[in-house]
Amino acid sequence: MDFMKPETVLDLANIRQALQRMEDSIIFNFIERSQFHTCPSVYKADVFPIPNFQGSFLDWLLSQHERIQSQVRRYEAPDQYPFFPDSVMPTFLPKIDYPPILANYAEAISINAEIKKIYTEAIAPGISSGEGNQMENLGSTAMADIDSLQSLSRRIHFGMFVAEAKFRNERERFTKLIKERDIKGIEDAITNKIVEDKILQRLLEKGKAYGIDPTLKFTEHIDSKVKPEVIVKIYKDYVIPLTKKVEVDYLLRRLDCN
Ligand SMILES: C=C(O[C@@H]1C=C(C(=O)O)C=C[C@H]1O)C(=O)O
Repeated sequence: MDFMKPETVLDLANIRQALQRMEDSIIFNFIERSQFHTCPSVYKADVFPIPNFQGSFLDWLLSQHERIQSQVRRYEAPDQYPFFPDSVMPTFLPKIDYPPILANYAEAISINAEIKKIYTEAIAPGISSGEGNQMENLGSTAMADIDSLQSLSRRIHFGMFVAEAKFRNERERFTKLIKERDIKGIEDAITNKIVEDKILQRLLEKGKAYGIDPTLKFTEHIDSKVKPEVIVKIYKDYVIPLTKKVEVDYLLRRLDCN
């Protein structure tokens, strides 16, 4: 997505194409995470004596990553939202002047705390290869979690581009719904069941194709690294509802700015 060209970014077909491409990153990140057990010690606070840090091993490693990634402008990109905004550092690279696309309150719409809670409590256990801590894999497990979390965050917060595109396409309709604070009306207006069903069907096929070693495809040893049905359920129960929550939250404030 070329964020220097607002007109292409706000073309709903282009946005949906970008969301479709993100499916691959998310599925492959889940496949990487599926090599490891649940590793609850990664998510529990204060399990390890981390110097000058209160929180979980994952929170520490993720905040350290965001500290480094922010210095190469990751969080200046309009589609990136940090899980630990306080870790964001200034960059030494030249500033990129992205043209304004989203409303100026976009950063306030971030739901990364909710995404991390759902991921650690429901998604990670569902894609893990077994129960328990593999102490030798703590770092690798947390790294796979970070890749999964960052790809999920980008996909879900892309809902703001969807919302902005829909608002501009039907300004009068959404202005009326927003003025009336008709949340159900906004939810219905942004929902496209046909698109959602197509996404879930495609994920099932991608899960079958990506998660299975092709050389085992015609043997009785076929085993999918992450069950395709699990990927579909994660999107159905979490990814799509959270994307729509971002769309609604973004739209509810849209009349605050022109
Ligand atoms: C993202 C969109 O908005 C909604 C959310 C979707 C999703 O999260 O996959 C799909 C369709 C819509 O219900 C869209 O219209 O493409």
